[in-house]
Amino acid sequence: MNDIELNIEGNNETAERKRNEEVKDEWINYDVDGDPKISVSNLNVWYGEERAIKDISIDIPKKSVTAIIGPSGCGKSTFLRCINRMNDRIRNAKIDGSIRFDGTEIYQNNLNLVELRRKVGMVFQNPNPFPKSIRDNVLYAPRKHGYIEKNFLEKILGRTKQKEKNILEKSLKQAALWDEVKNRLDDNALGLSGGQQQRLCIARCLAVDPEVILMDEPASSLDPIATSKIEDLIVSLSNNYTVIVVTHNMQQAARISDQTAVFLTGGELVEYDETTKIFENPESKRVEDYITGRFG
Ligand SMILES: Nc1ncnc2c1ncn2[C@@H]1O[C@H](COP(=O)(O)OP(=O)(O)OP(=O)(O)O)[C@@H](O)[C@H]1O
Repeated sequence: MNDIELNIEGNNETAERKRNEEVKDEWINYDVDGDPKISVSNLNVWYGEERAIKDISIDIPKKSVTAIIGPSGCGKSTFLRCINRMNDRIRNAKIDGSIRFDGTEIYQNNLNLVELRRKVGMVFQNPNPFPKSIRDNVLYAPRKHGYIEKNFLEKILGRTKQKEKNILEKSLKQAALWDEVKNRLDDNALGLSGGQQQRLCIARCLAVDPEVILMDEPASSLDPIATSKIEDLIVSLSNNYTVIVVTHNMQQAARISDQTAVFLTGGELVEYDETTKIFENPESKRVEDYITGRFG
């Protein structure tokens, strides 16, 4: 390649970058219907000197599925963990910017973190039930957080048992697991299949009445049938909850989500729009390349 060609290549790249930057403003303002459940403004995250999230602003609408996609290391999990302040537990993480939950800033000193994490539940890549019975897994958090009264009167009237039964049945039904486990509630959860364990973890999260469910690659360790059940479950949960799912699987994002945010290397949010638009007609060349497998 001679100098002139190099120059043209450089100019094309600059023009492309400029075009992306100009249109990017429009995407970030992608309007959600009504008040957003979560509103992120100018979020930056560093691990030591390394920046993992670069100035991200995004509104997440209520009762829908938002997919976060992008290549490995682009900051998807980091972003998810900011929403329930799980990154606070990472010693060298520094977070700057604002995240509002129903209009309330979650990065304020006096925030009740236990309450935030009850409202914003999380499901991880690998199912992680406790080595306890199915019943005790689902009831663990409601018992711990005082959802089930244990005063003497309640106990002798049998109300404690009834409340536990209601929470157990409701959560397992919502997680599409009840029919498979209703006759073995006292069996150890570790005896369930991987897909059942993941649905149990979802039931455990539902048992404390969350409003938002964060899912970090919830089906990546599962076979196709178990994956399909989790996908159906995610779609049905979005009738009542705001679901945000990180996935590497673009077909999965296309199947289950209402809107998709594409992160690219460097922790940048490159495009955010309705899922059909992202997959059928993305604005950004870089997003198109990523989706068609030419990059990432
Ligand atoms: N606890 C940590 N300490 C230091 N660096 C971290 C930590 N967690 C993540 N990182 C770095 O931050 C960047 C973003 O990581 P993150 O796990 O958020 O990306 P990701 O898009 O979820 O990746 P993957 O798809 O591979 O799970 C990476 O460079 C990663 O190495």
